[in-house]
Amino acid sequence: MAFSRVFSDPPSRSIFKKFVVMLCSLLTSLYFLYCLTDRCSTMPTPVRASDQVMGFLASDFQDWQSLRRKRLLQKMMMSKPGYDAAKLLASQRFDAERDVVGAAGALDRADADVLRSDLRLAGGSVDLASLARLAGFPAKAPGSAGKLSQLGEGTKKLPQAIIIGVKKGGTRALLEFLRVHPDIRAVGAEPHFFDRNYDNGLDWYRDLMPKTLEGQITMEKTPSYFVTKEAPARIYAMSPETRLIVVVRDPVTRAISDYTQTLSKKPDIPTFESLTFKNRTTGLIDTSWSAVQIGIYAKHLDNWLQYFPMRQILFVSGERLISDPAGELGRVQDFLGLKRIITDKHFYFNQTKGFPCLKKAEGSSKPHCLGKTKGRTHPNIDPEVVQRLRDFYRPFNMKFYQMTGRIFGWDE
Ligand SMILES: Nc1ncnc2c1ncn2[C@@H]1O[C@H](COP(=O)(O)OS(=O)(=O)O)[C@@H](OP(=O)(O)O)[C@H]1O
Repeated sequence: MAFSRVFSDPPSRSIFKKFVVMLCSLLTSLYFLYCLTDRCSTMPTPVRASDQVMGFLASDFQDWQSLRRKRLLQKMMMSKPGYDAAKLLASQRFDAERDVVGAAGALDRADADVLRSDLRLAGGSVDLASLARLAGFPAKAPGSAGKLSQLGEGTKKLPQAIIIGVKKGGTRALLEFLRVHPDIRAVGAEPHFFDRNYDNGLDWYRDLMPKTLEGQITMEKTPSYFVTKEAPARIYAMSPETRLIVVVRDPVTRAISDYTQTLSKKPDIPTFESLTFKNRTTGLIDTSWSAVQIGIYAKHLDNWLQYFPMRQILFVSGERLISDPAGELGRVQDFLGLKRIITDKHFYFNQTKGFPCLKKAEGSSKPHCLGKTKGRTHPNIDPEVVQRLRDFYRPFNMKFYQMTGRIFGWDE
């Protein structure tokens, strides 16, 4: 047969073999070219390690960026005082900045503008529900408790240090300055746990706290604790190791500051002069008026010393906190066993405000002064009344200097 003849012919068989091999390689090359242009899906594409890396970068870079943005937002929200407000907002108890600011018992009205500016710092707006959504926090069912913190790092702990007083002493300034320290995490709002909210229990209290990592100190400030009879025993019951900080200020200016705050809310109250005395003619001071009562520091301190040793209580001078914030902050950092990170470099004196301000607030690159309710103009008080009050406080101040071992200079 011709066919068998062809195949039996050795030279033409070899040519045929070569032809088949060439055809096969041509077809294979064409197929690979086809696959390399990504049109081949049924066959596996040749995979190189670099392709895998590039593939990850290309497909996940955007996801990673948005994840990073979310993480940053979560971190930011949980590190700001506004976060507490965010929790309250998210739990549907408050739905507007106005309510956050005025939330009786949860936020101190006096700190309202500080919180307001903090809220702005946290997101450029006070729409914390949107912020929370952006940060990837789960949407809340109406009435459900805020769970924003659960996505953060660390765990919530009961405070190891508390600023317990005194009202109008400069407690907000101290807390805001301390927050700059990387090893301090503090709740912005005043929890009022050991006076008004004790029945809510320690779990409620702990839940208000920001999450902390190992080595970080959890803090809060509620200035009314200092004059609350039950507070020392309650804090001791939580932990006898709790470190206590009291910002004290000349009791006379403190009383006037306290009065100024009340006056700003209730413009119809009687004059400072008339409230100071039980009987103006006899000159008997009304020690039941809280503005006067709070300034008898020695008496309140006695109450604390029934539970805590002096070495566990630090007294910060409200006056020095204004004239030398870094110096006072240095003492506080030492007391808390922290590295002195907050120094002169963190402050500048704002001439318009008349107070020291932070060059950079925590979590921000912008300068930050306390709000309008801090550093109010005091009304002029009859100098005779001021002198009468000075005379009244002198023996208590002396006793207080003796107890604390520090001369605060209010009677010079
Ligand atoms: N840096 C800085 N900026 C603004 N204000 C400062 C600062 N440092 C201390 N102070 C003084 O703090 C006073 C308010 O004290 P508190 O924050 O403890 O008040 S409150 O009890 O929380 O309402 C407040 O009292 P008034 O001046 O009477 O408003 C301030 O004098």
